[in-house]
Amino acid sequence: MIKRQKYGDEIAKAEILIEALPYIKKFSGATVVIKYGGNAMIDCKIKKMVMQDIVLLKYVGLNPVVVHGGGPDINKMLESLNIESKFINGLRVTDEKTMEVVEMVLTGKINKEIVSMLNEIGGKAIGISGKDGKLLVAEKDTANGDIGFVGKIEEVNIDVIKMMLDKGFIPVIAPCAVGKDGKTYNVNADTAAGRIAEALKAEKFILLTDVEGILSDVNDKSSVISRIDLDAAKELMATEKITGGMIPKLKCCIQAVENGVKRAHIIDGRLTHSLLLEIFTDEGIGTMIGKECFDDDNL
Ligand SMILES: NC(=[NH2+])NCCC[C@H](N)C(=O)O
Repeated sequence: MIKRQKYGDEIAKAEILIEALPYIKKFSGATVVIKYGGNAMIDCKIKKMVMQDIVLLKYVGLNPVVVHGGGPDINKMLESLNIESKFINGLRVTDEKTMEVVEMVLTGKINKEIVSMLNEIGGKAIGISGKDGKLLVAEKDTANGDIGFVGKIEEVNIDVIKMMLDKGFIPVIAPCAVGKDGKTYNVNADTAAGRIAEALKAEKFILLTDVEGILSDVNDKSSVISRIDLDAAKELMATEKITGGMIPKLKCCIQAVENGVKRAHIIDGRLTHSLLLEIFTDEGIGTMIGKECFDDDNL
């Protein structure tokens, strides 16, 4: 007993590790596709922690695959080049010049920054874009009229990712796609991540967002729905409880789970170590979506 008091804090830490043990076992060798974006990409401290989490995942035997968004860098660069940004229904009108800048920033700056950070922490990361190995093949998305080089993903070729995973690397993917016409297309990073997770038949598709998760009461941030099955998620989708930016995110998750991803998770990237908390604790911290849910299927 004396021992327990004296080492209480240390024992609590060990208990955290023990809570993680079943998940480390369960997810050993599993592929986890992480969409990295939002505030977790902007705040320097959080950024570093996300990178640490990813490297830790790798070292404990999971296979993280990172798909990143654009963040504020694209706007900044366009501004500094005096290229005006126009949006239609939240989508950037992407002419050839804009596309060039988008690709430059995504693949040349953001992608390489992430790769460097992961490598610095001790991971082995390789950065590619959806053009490499024809990972993402797109067609012009005309759902909102002709808004230029905005692509709809038509094909996903995961050979290049498999090759990297086989050799122990962490793939880091910029959401640029090659068009069937040979041109470069800008694709939505959430959608790209979801489609890659499907093609990999990933164990998990995790969206790092700037919200707590899916809320059962939009006005109450503490009302996070912890787990939800596919049918209930689809029902929820049709209600006004799902609003704004959450609509495409939940859609993406539903599609991923329908197409073979075991679990999709919407978690708060503003929270430190949210990835580890979601994956290695029983309760998690965000919303988990699965085909069936499951109060007792943790293990
Ligand atoms: N939001 C939740 N209820 N998450 C539960 C996560 C359970 C477990 N750690 C897993 O990753 O499968």
